[in-house]
Amino acid sequence: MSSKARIGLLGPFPMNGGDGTHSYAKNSTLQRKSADAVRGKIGEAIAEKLDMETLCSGGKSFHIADFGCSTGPNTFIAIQNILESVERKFKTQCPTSQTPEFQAFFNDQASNDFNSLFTTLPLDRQYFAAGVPGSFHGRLFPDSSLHFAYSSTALHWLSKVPEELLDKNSPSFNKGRIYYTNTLDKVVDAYSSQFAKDMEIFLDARAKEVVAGGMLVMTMPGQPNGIPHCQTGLGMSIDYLESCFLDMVNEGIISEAKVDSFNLPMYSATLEEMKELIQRNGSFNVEKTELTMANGELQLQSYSSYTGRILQMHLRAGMEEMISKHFGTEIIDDLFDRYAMKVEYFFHRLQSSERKGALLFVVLKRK
Ligand SMILES: C[S@@+](CC[C@H](N)C(=O)[O-])C[C@H]1O[C@@H](n2cnc3c(N)ncnc32)[C@H](O)[C@@H]1O
Ligand SMILES: [Mg+2]
Repeated sequence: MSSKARIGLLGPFPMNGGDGTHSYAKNSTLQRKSADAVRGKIGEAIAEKLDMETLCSGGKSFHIADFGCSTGPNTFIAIQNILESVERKFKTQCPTSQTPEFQAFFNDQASNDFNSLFTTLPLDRQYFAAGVPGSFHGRLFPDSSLHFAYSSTALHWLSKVPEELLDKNSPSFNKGRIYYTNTLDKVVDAYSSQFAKDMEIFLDARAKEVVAGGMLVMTMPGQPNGIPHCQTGLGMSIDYLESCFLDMVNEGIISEAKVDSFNLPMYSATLEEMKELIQRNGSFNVEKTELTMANGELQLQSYSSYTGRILQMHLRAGMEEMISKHFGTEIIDDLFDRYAMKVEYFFHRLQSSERKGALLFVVLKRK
């Protein structure tokens, strides 16, 4: 197998840049709904738990970092919310001190469209902005230099596809599948242990970078207990994509081997998995962990107002780059047209299932 065919060992694959029809900037309202669902909770966490002691003693600037920010506007909305919440707390707790200056760091892979991010920064922002390129699966900041670390719908992206999925002789070989929703338990295990390794590295790095008393807030797609992977909103959406690939194999447009060697590097963890990883790391106190909208309210709302085409546009904005690297750009329009039709055809299933999916929401405080 050529190294190019080994999708998991390549990367990173950025979201679509710019502000065109297929850009992430124009196709990220579903992710925004996730952020909206927890915005109030982040404000509450800051009000109740953020340590103001060092800040009140004056003169310090407050450093916020968004890990996996992509392009705007979601990241700008999130930073603004954090900033306003911190400022509010500061004004009540340290009324005699001068409000700190804010520095926002926007992190994503170096291939992210930072130019678009910078040119769309809100003009009336009350913070200094800087881009920080590189994988969050590793160190990005000096020791104890961040007061607030944030990440939304990014940590479910794995650093790579687990290698055994590509090995024909492994019991985890993911034949005819692109994900772990409808496949062998061994494949699910391989995904889950890759996620564990990645989170361990992420938490280790953030533990060094976040000051004592500083916060780490993470939001990402989660897996409710006792519900098959294929019944979550994300699982279903990917299953339709997989089924489009298989239709294209049957029609001789792409080869079966290409589908075999393609696997999406994403994983939705359960709350228990996440808690265990945080505990194993040991550097953070858990202030809050929850699986919000476990009944699927969020997704139901979204799906009822989103047509197949809009869902297709979201998936395309996030996956076009990765899919075209593996299968070639020539299949992209065909693939996503099929996808839109399939989602519209099965729309009732997306709408009628009661347990669409869930969002993991975690608030940690550095010990
Ligand atoms: C779905 S977007 C979410 C963007 C934004 N946080 C939001 O909520 O709209 C996921 C982002 O995570 C980034 N990402 C994935 N893996 C990453 C890594 N290892 N290091 C840094 N960024 C990463 C991707 O490049 C992408 O921009
Ligand atoms: Mg495969």
